[in-house]
Amino acid sequence: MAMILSYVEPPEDVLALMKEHCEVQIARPRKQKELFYQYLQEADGLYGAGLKVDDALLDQAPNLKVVSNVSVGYDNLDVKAITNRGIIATHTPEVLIQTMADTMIGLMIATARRMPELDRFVKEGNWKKPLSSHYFGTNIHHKKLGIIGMGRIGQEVARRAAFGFHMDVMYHNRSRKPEAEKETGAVYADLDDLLETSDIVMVLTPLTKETRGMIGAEAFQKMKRDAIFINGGRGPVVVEEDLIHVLQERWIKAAGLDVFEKEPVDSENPLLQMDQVVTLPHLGTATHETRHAMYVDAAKQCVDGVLGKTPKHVISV
Ligand SMILES: NC(=O)C1=CN([C@@H]2O[C@H](COP(=O)(O)OP(=O)(O)OC[C@H]3O[C@@H](n4cnc5c(N)ncnc54)[C@H](OP(=O)(O)O)[C@@H]3O)[C@@H](O)[C@H]2O)C=CC1
Ligand SMILES: O=CC(=O)O
Repeated sequence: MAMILSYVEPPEDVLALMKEHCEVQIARPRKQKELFYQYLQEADGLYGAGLKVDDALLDQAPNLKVVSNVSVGYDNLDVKAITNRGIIATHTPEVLIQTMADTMIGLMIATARRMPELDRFVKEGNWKKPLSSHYFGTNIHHKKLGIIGMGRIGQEVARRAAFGFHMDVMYHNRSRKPEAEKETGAVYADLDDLLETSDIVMVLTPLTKETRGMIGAEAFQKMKRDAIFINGGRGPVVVEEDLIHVLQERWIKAAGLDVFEKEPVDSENPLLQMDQVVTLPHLGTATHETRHAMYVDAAKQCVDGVLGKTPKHVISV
């Protein structure tokens, strides 16, 4: 019987789904290193999220047929190394779009309206009189949102922004999205133009060789002094040191971050000390419903790959 090695703890029903077709073993690559590599020698499928899968790991996995990521982002996978060995890589792009778009809108509003800061203000007993203008936030409705990475999630954010909040949407990709332009009125812009004119700059690109460090001091310098910066893509798309500097120097107004250069973030990271920064623990898709749907989607694809069928969302190089 084929075997799937899971390095995450799937919900019971998802485990049962996989076990209908295969043997499933669960082992953590760090906590149970020896056991993990023992199972890896036999595994036909590898299931989980975030593990670096490269030649070094694949050398230990001679039977592998499929690597199934429980996420849409696959910067943890060396897709070339995987596919060169005739192994299929899969991910879960569809089931999380709506939740992730909700998160981005929530983060944008929380940052612009200073909600976490003012939540602390109330809970710490500081609300003794009507709120002074010192604590006022910034509108997001009717503002200009610049989306860098207008893919599945970016387009869903654009819909919410345009139809829900009357925002003007600008976007930057390497390629244009004529249908999204038509539907939401989004305007294509080169990166500099987007940075210079957006009230809110939102990053939703994958982490690739090209996007790593794409937003650094030079990019921040181009933004408006009252711009709000939101990152929901991946931490290393941004040069975090530069972001810290521009926030300290008040080159931009505020930032909302769901992703960081190092996760979990270090407790001494200066971003955690800044009132104008909203920090989330990479919770973009973290609802019960969506995480469950991701587990199911990835499990089905892992089973398909192991059984020699073509999974729904195969990643190509
Ligand atoms: N915070 C969280 O919890 C989550 C984070 N994510 C992150 O969001 C990312 C996007 O997901 P999704 O929308 O499904 O992905 P898509 O692939 O649908 O969209 C990504 C977009 O980024 C653009 N892009 C890629 N490279 C570049 C580049 N060098 N310069 C400019 N634009 C670029 C692509 O356009 P083009 O190819 O034309 O350039 C594409 O439109 C994921 O890869 C993941 O990293 C996703 C889910 C949850
Ligand atoms: O970060 C989450 C993902 O699905 O990618």
